[in-house]
Amino acid sequence: MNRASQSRDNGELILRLRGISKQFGAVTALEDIQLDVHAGEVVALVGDNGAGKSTLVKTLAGVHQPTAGAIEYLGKPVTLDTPGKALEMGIATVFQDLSLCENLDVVANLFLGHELNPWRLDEVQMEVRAWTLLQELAARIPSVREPIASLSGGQRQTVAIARSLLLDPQIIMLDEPTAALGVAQTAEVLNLIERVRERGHGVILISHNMEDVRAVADRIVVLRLGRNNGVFTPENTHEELVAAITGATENSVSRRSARKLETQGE
Ligand SMILES: Nc1ncnc2c1ncn2[C@@H]1O[C@H](COP(=O)(O)OP(=O)(O)OP(=O)(O)O)[C@@H](O)[C@H]1O
Repeated sequence: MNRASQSRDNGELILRLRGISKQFGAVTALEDIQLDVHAGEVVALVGDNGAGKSTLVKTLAGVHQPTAGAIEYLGKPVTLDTPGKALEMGIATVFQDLSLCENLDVVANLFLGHELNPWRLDEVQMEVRAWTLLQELAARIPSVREPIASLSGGQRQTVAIARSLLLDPQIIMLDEPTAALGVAQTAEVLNLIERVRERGHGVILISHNMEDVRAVADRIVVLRLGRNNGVFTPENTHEELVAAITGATENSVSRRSARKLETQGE
């Protein structure tokens, strides 16, 4: 068993954001964001274009510094100054570009930058470790000696996710992992996300696809115009989710309170 999985209890609060705001000059990308992520749960982050999802993920990945607010990691306040620090702490991100080397095989991509022995590439040990991990994840990769260039989109996504798992993070953030995938490949990636959850990692899933989100998420956090706009579960209806994303709830709520104020004034 590895380092982090030993210290991971399902349900344990790993990450807590309180009042996170981010300004880019005059633009407010995030305002007063609250977010909790527990071990062994998939939290979907959804919202319309410009809602602030990427900014929030980049803030947690150590790319952006918040303008205000606090980040608690395993109960302690932390500063995520750099991507290296976030990763070292146990927050991994699989960005949409996947950052894989097309001409290298699966094993080489999995271990790129963190070879088991920096002085000598232990090919056999790396191959065994690669196979074991991919089998644990029930990943459908024909051969770990296959170059990335010959893999499907779903298989590439699988390799990118598996690579970040080698560092055994507490949290893994997936940026639109099913975008541009066909039905079967999407199903494969969704299965993989379930395996990752079973291993006790906390997963933050950014997606525009409500079907995918409802299929795997335990909680669905809606952002709208840089603010929290409700936390939902797959039991909520599609209409409720869409209303929160588009702001229809906001309008009906504000209309309702406006009516209330009017009647109180009478
Ligand atoms: N580096 C930046 N400089 C200035 N403004 C930025 C920067 N990054 C993001 N923004 C602004 O912050 C807001 C939130 O953008 P963000 O990319 O986080 O949204 P998103 O929910 O990820 O959208 P999408 O689904 O289109 O990727 C937008 O108004 C965007 O223009």
